[in-house]
Amino acid sequence: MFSFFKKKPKSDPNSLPEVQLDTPPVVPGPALPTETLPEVSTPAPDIPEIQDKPVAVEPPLSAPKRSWLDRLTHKAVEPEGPLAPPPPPQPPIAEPAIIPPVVPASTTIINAPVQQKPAASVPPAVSPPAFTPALPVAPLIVAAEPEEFEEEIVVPAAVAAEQKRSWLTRLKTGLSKTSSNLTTLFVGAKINDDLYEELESALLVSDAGVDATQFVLNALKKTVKDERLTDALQVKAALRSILIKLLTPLQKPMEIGKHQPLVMMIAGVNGAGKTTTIGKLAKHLQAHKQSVLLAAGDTFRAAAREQLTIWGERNNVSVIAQESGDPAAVAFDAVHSAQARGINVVMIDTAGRLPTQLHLMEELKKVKRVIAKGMASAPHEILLVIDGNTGQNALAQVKAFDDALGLTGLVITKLDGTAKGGILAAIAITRAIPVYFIGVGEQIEDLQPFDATDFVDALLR
Ligand SMILES: Nc1nc2c(ncn2[C@@H]2O[C@H](COP(=O)(O)OP(=O)(O)OP(=O)(O)O)[C@@H](O)[C@H]2O)c(=O)[nH]1
Repeated sequence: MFSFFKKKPKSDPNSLPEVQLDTPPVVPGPALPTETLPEVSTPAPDIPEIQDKPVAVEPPLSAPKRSWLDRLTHKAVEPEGPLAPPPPPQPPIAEPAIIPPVVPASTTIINAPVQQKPAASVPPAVSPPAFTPALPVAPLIVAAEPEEFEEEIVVPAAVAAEQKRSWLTRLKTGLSKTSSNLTTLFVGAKINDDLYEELESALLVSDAGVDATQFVLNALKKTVKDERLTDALQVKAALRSILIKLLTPLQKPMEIGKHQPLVMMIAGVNGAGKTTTIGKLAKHLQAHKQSVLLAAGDTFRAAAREQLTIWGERNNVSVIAQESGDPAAVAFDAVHSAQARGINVVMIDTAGRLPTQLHLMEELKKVKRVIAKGMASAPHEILLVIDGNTGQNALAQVKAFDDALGLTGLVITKLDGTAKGGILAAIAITRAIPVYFIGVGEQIEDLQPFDATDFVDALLR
């Protein structure tokens, strides 16, 4: 079912869009670019607010037991930083040696500085004692040396199976509103025009859209004819195959460890679930031994900043924020701070906006440009978070944000509260941007990577 994860080919034609490898981070960070200088060093409030509570960004050095996902992605290269032995306990004060050179006075670092050395000075990795993670771990591919892909990581089958079962149960429950129309169709049905009409209605109601619906119906009729199917359950099985084939191009793993830091920008309309997704992803990334820094790029709403801060506290990660500052400056600060501190992943939240608010879309483009001034190859991932309830309007969002920013991936949230899960089929046929994650609830473990087969099986159970 997840066989494509099993061996990452050395040159995979289906791999994510190739991105330029990073140049080594410069420490201390380079001078701010001319364009951003005024924004970054704008009227500095009094003193950068650095809460001095000692917080270790990393989860305990004992790495989680290899999850089923690690097994699928083969041996993960242990990132140097996170596996370093723990630094000696630090006094509970901010580390001026690390933070001040890269954080302008107008920037706030929420949470304590990361107790972590830059990767270059980290001693060789040690084998951590194993423990069973409380959460299933997202299948993020960790970049590795080619020869290391040959090794197979053995995961305790019981742990892997239990995690998988737990997710499938949540997925089925979450998608129940979407699946209810489809599942009843085939019970005692005859293969005739009525069945096709009911299927057409069910697909349209699920917001699969006219094109995807037509595609599925045509393919199904052809299969029924070519294979001379006579039983409704055979037709259901044929529908399953067609849907899996349609959705599989959306299934791509997110790759981590290739860039230092990996810079992710997260965009979307208001209330789509951006901040929640960032919080959940931070947890998943930590489970993959990635250190994380969050940037509160929603500088319009204080509540958004606070929400991100709460997620930061929950996950013990630092949050870079400014009070009513420029989102581009916050993003720039975050990238340089991560470079200087050897953080593995930076996630930049942005304020919600409609694609029709052209000045706000321009602002988003500026954020992207300024990030690239801080790190030439960044942002490496530009994710659009979509509320699954949005239905067909999600297509307009995908097109508009993709045209403006060049999206690298999607996250579709709230599939638990909607009968419109067919939107994935519409996306697949209109603009097949990888769906990295789907959300079927508000718990951290309710956000998991998209798997076409699991998704279709949850729809057609
Ligand atoms: N049921 C359900 N709720 C979700 C899911 N993901 C997020 N939410 C909820 O959606 C609401 C909005 O989420 P936020 O993360 O604040 O959305 P946002 O895009 O950051 O919002 P703005 O900052 O206003 O643009 C919150 O109440 C979340 O708990 C999901 O997968 N399922």
